[in-house]
Amino acid sequence: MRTGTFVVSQPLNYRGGARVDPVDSSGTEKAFEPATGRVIATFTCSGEKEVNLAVQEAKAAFKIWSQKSGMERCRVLLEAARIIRERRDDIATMETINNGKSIFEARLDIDVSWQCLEYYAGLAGSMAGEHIQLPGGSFGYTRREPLGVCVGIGAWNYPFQIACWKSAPALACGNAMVFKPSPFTPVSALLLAGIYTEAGVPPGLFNVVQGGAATGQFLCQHHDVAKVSFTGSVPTGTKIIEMSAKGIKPVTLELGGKSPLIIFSDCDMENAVKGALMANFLTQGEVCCNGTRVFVQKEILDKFTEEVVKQTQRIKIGDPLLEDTRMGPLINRPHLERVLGFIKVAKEQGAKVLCGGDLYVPEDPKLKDGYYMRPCILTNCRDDMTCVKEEIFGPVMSILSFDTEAEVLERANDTTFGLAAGVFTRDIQRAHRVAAELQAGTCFINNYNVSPVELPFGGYKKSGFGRENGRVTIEYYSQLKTVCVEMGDVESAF
Ligand SMILES: NC(=O)c1ccc[n+]([C@@H]2O[C@H](COP(=O)([O-])OP(=O)(O)OC[C@H]3O[C@@H](n4cnc5c(N)ncnc54)[C@H](O)[C@@H]3O)[C@@H](O)[C@H]2O)c1
Ligand SMILES: CCCCC=O
Repeated sequence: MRTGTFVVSQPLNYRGGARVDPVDSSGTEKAFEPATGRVIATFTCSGEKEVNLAVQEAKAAFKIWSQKSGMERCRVLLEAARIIRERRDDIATMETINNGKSIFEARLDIDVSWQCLEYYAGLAGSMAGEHIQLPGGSFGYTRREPLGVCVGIGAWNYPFQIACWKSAPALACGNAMVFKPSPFTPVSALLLAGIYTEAGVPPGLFNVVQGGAATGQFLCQHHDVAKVSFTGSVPTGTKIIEMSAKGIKPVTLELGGKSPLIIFSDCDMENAVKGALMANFLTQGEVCCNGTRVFVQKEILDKFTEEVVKQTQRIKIGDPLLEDTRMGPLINRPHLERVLGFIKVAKEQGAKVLCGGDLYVPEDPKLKDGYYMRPCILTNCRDDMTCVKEEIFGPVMSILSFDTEAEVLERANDTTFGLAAGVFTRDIQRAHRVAAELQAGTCFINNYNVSPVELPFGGYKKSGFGRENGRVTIEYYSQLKTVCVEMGDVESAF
C-alpha cells in the first residue's frame, strides 16, 4: 500500500463478532491520513442505543468466557498473538496511514502488542487464589474473579498498542470489553477485533464503538459496565473519574506527562544523546511519557547540546510509509498549529530555538497538505516557562542546565505530573539514589522510552493511577472473592 491511496470501505463498529453500522448516532467524525491531509473515513459516532447493544453483546459473551479455564483463555490469546505477528506489516501499515508515525516505528508498536497478548496468555493459566487454614479444620480460600464488562477508551498516539494493552489483561482475567478508539484513529482497533474473533473468542467478547466524548460518556455511565480503563489527557481523565465515582466503578487512568530526563556529566555521552532523542522524538513527540525537560549538568552542556542538535537535524522527515523515514506528520492540522504555538510562546518568553520548530513541506507533491514540522530543540529555558511546564505532545525538547544532584531533583519533581523520568550517569549509586527520589511511575536508568510488557507502566500524581502491563495489572482487571468454610457446628452468639 502507498501513501495517498487508502480509504475505509467497511463499517467501523464491531459488535457480536462482525463489523456493523451503528443503529443510532451521536454525530459524525472524519478520520484523516496525516501524511497527505486526505479524509480516509467519514463515520457515525455511536449513540446510546448502539453503546447499549455493544455492552449487551459483551455481557452475553462474558457468561461464556468467564467460565473458561485460564489455560483455555491462554490458548485463544496465544493464537491471537500469532495472527498479529503474522500480519505485522499489514497492521503497521494501517497504523502509519491513520496515525502518521513512521512504518519503522509502527512495526515496533505491533511487536509490543503481540508480546502483550503472549504475556497475559502466559499469566491466564497461573491465576489462582489462596487456601487459608482456620481453627478446627475449617478453612477459607480466595478466588480471583473477573469484573464483567470492561470499557477501554484510547488515545490516538498508539491506537493498536493501547487496544492491546487494555484488552489483553482484561480478556486474560475472563472479562469482556467494549473499546472506543480516539475518533482521530478509528481504523486499527477493527483489525484487533477481527483477529480476536478468528482466534476463537466468543462473539461479542471484544467490541468496538466509534465516537468522541458523547460516545465515551454513554460507555462510562452504562450501569452494566464494571470498569473503565482510560488513556488520554488530564482534563478528560478528570471527567472519567467523576463519572466512575457516580457509578462506584474502578478506573485505570493513563494520563499525560512532562517528564524530566537528567543527564549527569559522568554519563556515556553517546548513549545520553541517543537517549534524549528517544525521549523526545518517537511518534513525532506525541508520546505521553516523553522526557521533554532535559536537565544537563553544566560541565557538559555545550558538548551535549551540540551533539543533540546535530543528531536531531539528521532525522529524516517525510512519507511515513518509506523505509528510511524516521519522523512522519503530526496527527492533524489543529494539533500541528498548537505545537507551533507553544514554540512561538517559548520564543516570546526568552527561549532560543537551536533547530527546527517550523513547518516542513516534503518535496513529494502528494504530501504538500500533510502535517509536518521539523523537530525542535529549545535552549535558554527556565523552569517557569510554558514550554517547560506544559505537555506539548509534539517534537519539542527543552534543554535546561543544572549544577548539583539535590538541585536537579527538586526541579525535576516540581511538576503536577509524574508519569516517567530518566537519568544518565555511570555512577551506579547515584543512578539508584536518583531513581528512588524521582516522583514518577517509571524511571529509566541509562535509556529512555523502552516499554517491555513485563514491566508495569503508569503514573504518579496527575499522570493517573492504576497500571498497565506487568503482573500487577491482573489486579486491576479482577476482584478477589473470599470463601469461608465451616467444618464444625455454628457457635451462635444467640
Ligand atoms: N499515560 C499513558 O499511557 C498515555 C498514553 C497515550 C496518551 N496519553 C495522553 O493522552 C493525551 C493525548 O490523547 P488525546 O488527545 O486522545 O486525549 P483526550 O483526553 O482528548 O481523548 C482520549 C480519549 O477520550 C475520549 N473522550 C474525550 N472526552 C471524553 C468524555 N467526556 N468521556 C469519555 N471519553 C472521552 C476521546 O474520544 C478519546 O478516545 C495526552 O495528554 C497524552 O499524554 C497518555
Ligand atoms: C500505550 C503507549 C504509551 C506511551 C504513551 O503515549
